[in-house]
Amino acid sequence: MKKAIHFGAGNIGRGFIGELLVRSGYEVTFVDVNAELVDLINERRAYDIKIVGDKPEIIHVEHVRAINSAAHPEELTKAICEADIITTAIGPNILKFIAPNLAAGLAERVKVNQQPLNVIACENMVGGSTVLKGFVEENLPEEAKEAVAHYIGFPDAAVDRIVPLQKNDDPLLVQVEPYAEWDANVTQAKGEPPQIEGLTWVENLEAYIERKLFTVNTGHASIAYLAYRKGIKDIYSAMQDKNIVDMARKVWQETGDLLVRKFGFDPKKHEEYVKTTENRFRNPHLSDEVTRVARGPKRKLGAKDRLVSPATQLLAQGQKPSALATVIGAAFHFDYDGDKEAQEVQGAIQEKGLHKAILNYTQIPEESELFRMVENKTAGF
Ligand SMILES: NC(=O)c1ccc[n+]([C@@H]2O[C@H](COP(=O)([O-])OP(=O)(O)OC[C@H]3O[C@@H](n4cnc5c(N)ncnc54)[C@H](O)[C@@H]3O)[C@@H](O)[C@H]2O)c1
Ligand SMILES: O=P(O)(O)OC[C@@H](O)[C@@H](O)[C@H](O)[C@H](O)CO
Repeated sequence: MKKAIHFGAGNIGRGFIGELLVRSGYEVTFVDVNAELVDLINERRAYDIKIVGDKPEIIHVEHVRAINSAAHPEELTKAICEADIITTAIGPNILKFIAPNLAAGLAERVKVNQQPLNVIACENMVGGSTVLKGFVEENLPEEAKEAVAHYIGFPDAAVDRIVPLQKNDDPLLVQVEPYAEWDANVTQAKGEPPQIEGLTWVENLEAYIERKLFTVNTGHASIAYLAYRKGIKDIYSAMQDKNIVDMARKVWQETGDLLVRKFGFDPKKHEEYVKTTENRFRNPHLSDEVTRVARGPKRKLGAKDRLVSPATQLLAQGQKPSALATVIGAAFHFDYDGDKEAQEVQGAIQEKGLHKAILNYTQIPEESELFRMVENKTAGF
């Protein structure tokens, strides 16, 4: 069997990427720092996925094992030397923490294995694999840099499937929605791009990732931050609130205008894409908590992320992103005490005031019209 390494045996790891890799003939080694999860995967060497929708389906996934990278980095190095593909789904903020082990493994690999290898970060961010590549380069010994640059590709990717927090009796079971899309940038691949069922290699990844991030994730975040303000607990319930849906549609109108203008998408097809997205959020079988979708507001308020990036791009096109400014305002009110980033943002607002917090987290220039819009909307909530 071909060999795959996947960092992060969590929801997307088990519920999406791991299964596609196994289905495509790979043995999958999950790498995680959660010792219990690693032990359970190694004990069972299999797990189930439940697709929840009108036609529920169970998929049994075999040919999996796991490595605890905190306890056994040497096992990870050995696996990297033999791998045919490496993927990640750990969270954008964690990429820098896997880089030292990944760099050590790649430095060893290029000495013993001259086959090309691709490392694909499947995170909700623009240019995730490129960011990981930067962290890996910082950790590589000087003598390995040239060979790693030659043999190891870091194709950026867009990954789309809603996998909520899991509350199942079986700790390995993952409940997922039926929809799934995974695209990666073929121009950044080394060697023959690995053929994986469900993975589409594309040349214009920027269009795919921005379409996904600025529709699915911008809409999701908008709904979650507005719902949190109203005390609504899950996305399905939020979708029963007319005012929230109206605002989400205004946001989609703004990001749709941007995407159609920027990438030349057919407006009718984009409208269909938005409708499909809205229907996915209405899946009554999927219980997705508002606090999961809203998680990490510091990251989500970042200049390159789903709220501020489309807003600044629209402003540069001479548009007024008023709905986006409203949901950015709502995000500044996400004070959930179970979220460290939310607490950090709230602490900054209390300590330094709203003006400085907006400036610090969004990086929107103080003199810009967008800054004034966001400040007014935030204060007005
Ligand atoms: N859940 C979704 O609907 C969804 C959909 C598309 C993309 N994503 C993206 O996928 C990524 C993962 O999200 P998730 O929902 O699966 O999160 P998750 O918390 O379920 O999974 C993350 C996993 O990474 C592990 N991890 C943490 N630090 C690690 C380290 N240093 N080394 C190895 N493993 C480590 C955790 O233990 C956990 O098992 C995020 O970037 C998210 O934005 C999520
Ligand atoms: O994972 P995050 O925190 O970037 O975003 C939360 C959700 O919007 C996200 O996980 C979606 O469920 C997913 O991106 C759908 O493909």
